[in-house]
Amino acid sequence: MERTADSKTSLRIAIQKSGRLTDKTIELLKGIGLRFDDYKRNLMVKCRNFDVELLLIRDDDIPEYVQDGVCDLGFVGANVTAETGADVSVLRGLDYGVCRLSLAARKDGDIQQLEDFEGKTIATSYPRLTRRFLENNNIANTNIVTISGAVEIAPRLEVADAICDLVSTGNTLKANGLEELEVILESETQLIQTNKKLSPGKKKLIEKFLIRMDSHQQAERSRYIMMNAPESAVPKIKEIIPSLNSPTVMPLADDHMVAIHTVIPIDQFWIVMERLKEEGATGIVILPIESMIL
Ligand SMILES: Nc1ncnc2c1ncn2[C@@H]1O[C@H](COP(=O)(O)OP(=O)(O)OP(=O)(O)O)[C@@H](O)[C@H]1O
Ligand SMILES: O=P(O)(O)OC[C@H]1O[C@H](OP(=O)(O)OP(=O)(O)O)[C@H](O)[C@@H]1O
Ligand SMILES: [Mg+2]
Repeated sequence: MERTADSKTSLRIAIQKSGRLTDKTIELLKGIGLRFDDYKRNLMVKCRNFDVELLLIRDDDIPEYVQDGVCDLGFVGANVTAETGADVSVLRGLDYGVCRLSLAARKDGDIQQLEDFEGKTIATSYPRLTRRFLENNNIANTNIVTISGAVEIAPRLEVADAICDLVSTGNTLKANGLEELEVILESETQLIQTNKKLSPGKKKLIEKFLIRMDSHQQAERSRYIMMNAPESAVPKIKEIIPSLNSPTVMPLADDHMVAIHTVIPIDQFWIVMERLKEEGATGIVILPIESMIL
């Protein structure tokens, strides 16, 4: 009989037990209103106010658990899913755990470009992605050594000529005298879903979960802005504000002055502020938003 993810009543979500993604994922789940206790001490935690249980495991295991329908959803880096080659669907990309998987070699060493990797030994925790990238670039002869951590030290130990590892700031490479030569994968945390058949009840739960997540993400990327301005400046201000909806304009006791309230994307905050001031806006107040349904 085909295995489905239907047999459980709750939605089961896999998250990293302890690592770089844990705090951000927990923060996100709490941010969408889920309440659960003691996630640090248990491998499985039931949510108190939503039909969800969390499975806390090593990130390497998440894509396969989701693939096999042991979990319905999972929060995991795109790097891990790509390396495992798991058959899952990506529902959302999230803006944490942002990094890249790169080939690197000794600064001023004899590997300076991609062709120089031919015949060399490369240490990595990502053997599948590394091999595939090199083969796609016609580098057929390499010796790939799989190690699970502290990959950057391998060239100094003369275990390898080069490495393929995750890079974010580049500080770890630098500290180990290495230079990034080729990015082979751009990565971020993703919400993945099983491709196993889901019951209508679970589909409904996932829909609800996604609505909450999207509202939360949208709110995090937006700010509520309030200001006073001369009435005559309203048309110009409307042009400046990259508003999600048409702004609310209210008369003030002071003739010819109005209060304007609206929502702006956070990345345009400073540009908008400067231009609003130029148009005579005063008393500008910016507030965070808890959640927003569009
Ligand atoms: N320097 C970094 N900056 C940003 N994100 C990173 C960085 N390093 C890793 N990540 C992302 O965070 C994920 C988890 O990293 P972490 O170091 O906690 O993994 P791990 O040691 O394999 O953990 P586990 O014990 O769960 O197997 C990585 O798979 C990647 O998606
Ligand atoms: O470019 P940087 O900002 O220096 O980040 C890169 C480092 O971060 C990750 O390791 P992590 O610190 O998670 O330790 P780990 O090797 O124990 O997973 C990754 O494996 C690199 O070593
Ligand atoms: Mg891991």
